[in-house]
Amino acid sequence: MGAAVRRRAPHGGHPRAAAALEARRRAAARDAARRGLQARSAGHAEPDHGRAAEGDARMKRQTIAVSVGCPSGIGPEVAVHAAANAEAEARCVLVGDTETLRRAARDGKIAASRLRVVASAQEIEALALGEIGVWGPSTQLAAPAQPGAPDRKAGAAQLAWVNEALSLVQDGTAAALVTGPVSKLAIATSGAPGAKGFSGHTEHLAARLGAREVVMAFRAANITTALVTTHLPLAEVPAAVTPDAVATSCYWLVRLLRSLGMAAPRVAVAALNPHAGEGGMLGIEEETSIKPGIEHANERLAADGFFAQLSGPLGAETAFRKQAAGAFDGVVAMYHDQATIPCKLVGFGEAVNVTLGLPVIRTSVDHGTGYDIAGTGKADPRGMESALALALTLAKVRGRASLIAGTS
Ligand SMILES: NC(=O)c1ccc[n+]([C@@H]2O[C@H](COP(=O)([O-])OP(=O)(O)OC[C@H]3O[C@@H](n4cnc5c(N)ncnc54)[C@H](O)[C@@H]3O)[C@@H](O)[C@H]2O)c1
Ligand SMILES: N[C@H](C(=O)O)[C@H](O)COP(=O)(O)O
Repeated sequence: MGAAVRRRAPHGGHPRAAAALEARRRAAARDAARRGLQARSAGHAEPDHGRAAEGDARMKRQTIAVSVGCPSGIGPEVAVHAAANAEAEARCVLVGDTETLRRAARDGKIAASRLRVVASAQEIEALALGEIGVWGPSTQLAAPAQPGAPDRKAGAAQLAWVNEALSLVQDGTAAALVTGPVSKLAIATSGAPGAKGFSGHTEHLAARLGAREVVMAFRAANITTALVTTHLPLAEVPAAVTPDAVATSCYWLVRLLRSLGMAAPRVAVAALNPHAGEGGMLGIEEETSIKPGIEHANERLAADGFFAQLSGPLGAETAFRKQAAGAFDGVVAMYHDQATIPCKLVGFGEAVNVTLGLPVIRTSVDHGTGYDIAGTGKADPRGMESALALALTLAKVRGRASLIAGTS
């Protein structure tokens, strides 16, 4: 196996997720790509222009724009690694500080020749198999970023990279947006236009794209979940769990599951309160919001000709346990940690965050900036690889029929 395409052994300490079908599919595609690269190079996978077969493959590839996240975090290193290991059908263009990405490649023992600075759609199109695009027009840092030592001054650049990568999708250069982990605080306090109050990509992209409905969802090996509320103080959650919000999450989760090949998805809708409210003794939102929300969702799905089985409200512990055992294809969760704890417990590092309802495809890693391990080589790139793989899958589906994206 060529050094440049060899996957790092999983480092100690990080939990290895169970092998999922999707992971096997990705591995098979990667292996095919590697075989091609190996045939061309005994050492580093040097790009090789001019081969007819590669030319064909190049034409069929989808471009994925990747904003790399906080330059002092693990985003740049996992982005470079994942792009180096990307499926043969994906052409990755990293949007971030060029020097930071070069350092990440050096530290990760990825041949410098694989990074190619590109500045136009044509140059992206011309990327050879094995090359990683670096978007030249990306906002650059005034001073090098220190791994593990975030500088709030980089907040404006982090937001700019998200917007620049989004522009590549909006103008049709890229098929999907994948985002690396940002520091919400650094962005929110950066003073950059549009940064004030930044609470996450989900809310930012919804506002920037004027999306009427937006739903945060996660997909791990055997957990797929959509959230009714996102980045909200817990005390504000009950009021935000409205019938409409419940219906919207149910609806978009069904559309995601359908886009992943499930014609009649089985979805559990979690309760908000312990033991699903215990007949009203432990809370009333199950009766006042969640049951009406399920009814609205059923009406909307039926109107669109989509079949799904929605069950609930079910105690959240039961809903997730049964999904992990295969009884459900998805769970609608009422608040952030109700969804992220089970999801990250079974799939941390490999789960993917996907935003539903946007007019563009957007996926993300499930992890944060990992400042404690940035620059040490311990960051696991599998989350970014999974985010790229899901973006690619959804981009292909979207090519056939617009299943997960809404209209602005
Ligand atoms: N998509 C995003 O932009 C995103 C997602 C989650 C958190 N965040 C932000 O990241 C910052 C830090 O958040 P946090 O500390 O709660 O979570 P975190 O995920 O950054 O770190 C939690 C722990 O997991 C480890 N870890 C994270 N990713 C890893 C990887 N790929 N391989 C190995 N170990 C990994 C870290 O080293 C740390 O010990 C916050 O500002 C948060 O808002 C951003
Ligand atoms: N809720 C996400 C998580 O726990 O992984 C994270 O905060 C990122 O959210 P955005 O995709 O909205 O930035």
